[in-house]
Amino acid sequence: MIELKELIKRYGQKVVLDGISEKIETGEFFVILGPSGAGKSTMLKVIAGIEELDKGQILVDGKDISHLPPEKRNIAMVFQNYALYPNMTVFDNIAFPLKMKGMKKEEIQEKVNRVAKLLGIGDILKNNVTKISGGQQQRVAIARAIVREPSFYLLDEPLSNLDARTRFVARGELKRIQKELGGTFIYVTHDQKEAMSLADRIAVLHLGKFEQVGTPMELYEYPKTKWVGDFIGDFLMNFLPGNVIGIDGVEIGFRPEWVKVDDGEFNGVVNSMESVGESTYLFLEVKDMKVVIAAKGSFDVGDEVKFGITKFRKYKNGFMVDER
Ligand SMILES: Nc1ncnc2c1ncn2[C@@H]1O[C@H](COP(=O)(O)OP(=O)(O)OP(=O)(O)O)[C@@H](O)[C@H]1O
Repeated sequence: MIELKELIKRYGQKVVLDGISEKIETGEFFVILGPSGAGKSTMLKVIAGIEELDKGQILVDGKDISHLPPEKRNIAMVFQNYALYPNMTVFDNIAFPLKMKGMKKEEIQEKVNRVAKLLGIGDILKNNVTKISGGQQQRVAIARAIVREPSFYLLDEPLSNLDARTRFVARGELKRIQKELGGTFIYVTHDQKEAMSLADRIAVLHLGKFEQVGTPMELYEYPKTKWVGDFIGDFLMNFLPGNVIGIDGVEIGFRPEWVKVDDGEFNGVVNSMESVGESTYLFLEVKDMKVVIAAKGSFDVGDEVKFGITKFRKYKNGFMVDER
């Protein structure tokens, strides 16, 4: 288990991490999600020991590693801009950290082969790394990081250099690799879709704090704040004054899917729309309010659509006030 205790990190006057505490279970795929500049990379750097904490402790299985140098922390890191050694083969790239450790040739051979097989790059081990695809390079970088069999893995947007389709495949593979390794992954991204598809749990980093930590489903179903509601999900969450459904003193928040169409107390006019899979998301003007709802069927701009809200959460001052 990795335990983060009241982590504080400042750059000059700027407080980037403002007292973060969380326990990450062994074998968990834990994703830190936040917008650009939220402090995600900083978080990984303090865990890795590349940046020093101003305050707080990091415990791994009860042992305080906060003051250990990076090389003593037994952590693998995969960065967005992974640097492979360009004049070497795939094999030599992966073998490099083991050679540095002075490991025997046969042992290196065996470990590299095993990891290469796990990542599906066993047949390109003799290729020069400059002569393989971006997706393959990515896997070599991951292989090089995991070949040392560290106790946990820090990944900083490792898939961001891949095109959309390769990224989709790579996500599935990464999840498979993580389960096979049984490793603890701390994975950083600004992409909520990626977070939702990979994570056992997501921590939403905002204003130096974990604003909410939960399973992808929990975050989608019960966003603790309006900000999380907007940040999670393919579309903004709808927020309306509660009195539109007869509840005073609160705002109500509902997902585009939490409606029934062609039936209900609201009437909207279609401003624009976007098709995603089998659903069409309709951007409606409802009196002077804007609402997005998910519908099935065909629609045109200017159509009038009737709908009712089937599920909602209540918010006061930006915070959810529903009992869970
Ligand atoms: N070495 C540094 N010195 C001073 N300020 C820094 C340093 N590194 C990062 N910062 C600042 O700290 C804040 C957090 O940066 P960080 O790179 O952790 O964000 P991030 O969430 O990873 O962003 P992105 O998604 O854009 O990579 C930013 O405002 C950044 O400008």
